[in-house]
Formats: sequence, C-alpha cells, structure tokens
Amino acid sequence: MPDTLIEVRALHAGYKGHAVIEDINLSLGANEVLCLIGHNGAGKSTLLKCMFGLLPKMQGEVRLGGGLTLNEVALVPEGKGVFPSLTVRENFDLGLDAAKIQAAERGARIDWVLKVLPQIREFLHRRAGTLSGGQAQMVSIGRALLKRPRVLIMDEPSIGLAPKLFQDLLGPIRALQQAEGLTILLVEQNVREALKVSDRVAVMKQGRIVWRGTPSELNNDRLMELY
Ligand SMILES: Nc1ncnc2c1ncn2[C@@H]1O[C@H](COP(=O)(O)OP(=O)(O)OP(=O)(O)O)[C@@H](O)[C@H]1O
Repeated sequence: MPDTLIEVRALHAGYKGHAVIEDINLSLGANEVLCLIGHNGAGKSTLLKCMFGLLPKMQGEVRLGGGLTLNEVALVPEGKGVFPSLTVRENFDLGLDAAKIQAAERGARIDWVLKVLPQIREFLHRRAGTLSGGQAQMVSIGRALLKRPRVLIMDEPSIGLAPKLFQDLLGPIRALQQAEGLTILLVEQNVREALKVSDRVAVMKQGRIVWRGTPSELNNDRLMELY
C-alpha cells in the first residue's frame, strides 16, 4: 500500500454554525491522482479550505501522513489567480517569493517548470492579462509547480477551457506525476475529461461523498444516477 499523505476523517464544516459538508472521509495516497467531482455548491471548495486550515472544522480531523507538511502542498486556485498586469515571468517571481526559494535556486526552478510545460516559453515575457484562458491556466499551474510540491491541488482548472485544451494542459501534468511521483487532487465539474487522467474518483453531492471508486467503475449509467 502506498503511504497515505492526507486523510480526512468524519469531517464536518460550514459557515456561521451551519454545516455544509458532513461526515467526509477521504484519503489521498502517495503518487495517485484523485478526482473530486460535484456540481456547483456541492461543498468541494469548503472541503479544500477545511483541509488546509483556511476554515475551522466543526467535527472530525484532517491528518497528514508520509512526512508531508503543508509547505509541500501547492494549490492552483479556481479562476487561475494570475496577476494580469504582470508578465508571466513576474508572476513566477512572485511564486518563487511566496515559496521562499533562495536566489541561487530560482533560475533552476523556472527552467524545470519550462521543461514540464514548454509552451510557456513562448509567452514568458507577455503580460498575463493578454493570454488566452488555456495559457493563463498553464501559468497558474506552472507557478504552483515552482515550489516542487509533493501534492498539487487543482480547483476546477477546466473552467472556461475547451475539452481539447484541458487535455493539452493535463497531459504534461499527468506525465510529470508518473515520472516523478507527484500526488494530485483534482477538483472538477468537467467529469469526462478529468476521469481520463485520474486513478480514483470521489463524487460529492449536497455536502457528502456519495460514491467512490475507479474511473472505469463509474460507467455512464452510474454517472447519470449520481451526478
Ligand atoms: N463564505 C461562505 N459563507 C456562507 N456560505 C457559504 C460560503 N462559501 C460557500 N458557502 C455555501 O456552502 C455550500 C458549498 O459551497 P462550496 O463553494 O463549497 O461548493 P463547491 O462545490 O465548491 O461549488 P463551486 O463548484 O461553485 O465552487 C454552498 O451552499 C455555498 O452557498
């Protein structure tokens, strides 16, 4: 069995005393891609916030295993989160600052990201606000990778992207995960495309996890019934 890096047990959380996620049990194993799917309002972002200490728990626990620390977790936020008036390179500099990467190491980190996502090289010196949605999403993922995380969390990276573009984006990330042992939690509404790159799936509905299994077990009928 691979190490469990993050384990959520019987977690309840919400806002102003009102629980919006209830009895969540979820584990993220080393080197897997876990896809968490659910409609708008299912509670996916609330779960993420609670997992990373941005929202207090009402009940339950979140445990880190395998020696993981929160410093080794990188989040690609919903809505890309790039600074539009800065160039891609300047956005990367801010990412390096946030990850407290020493001056001597910064160039190598950028080179490594450009090796993983080589298309970024073409627009490295353009202002992020002039990029297409797919390019901006790529920059957002690249910036998260600069800290060479053990766990990468992506909150709805497909928003605003055509399915083909989404695949182009996820392909290199899946390749990186397989080559270097990255662990990924992919939060998505775009089920079909996300399942193509996932090892396990959890379906969330009205604040609860209602199904979990592998992508091949989630056939069309089951998906229609659950989602
Ligand atoms: N800050 C908040 N205060 C009060 N209620 C909130 C807050 N944020 C979210 N909610 C409510 O919690 C529920 C779950 O929302 P959440 O954002 O976690 O869902 P989601 O699955 O991430 O949806 P989306 O795909 O739209 O991001 C919703 O009913 C939402 O209205």
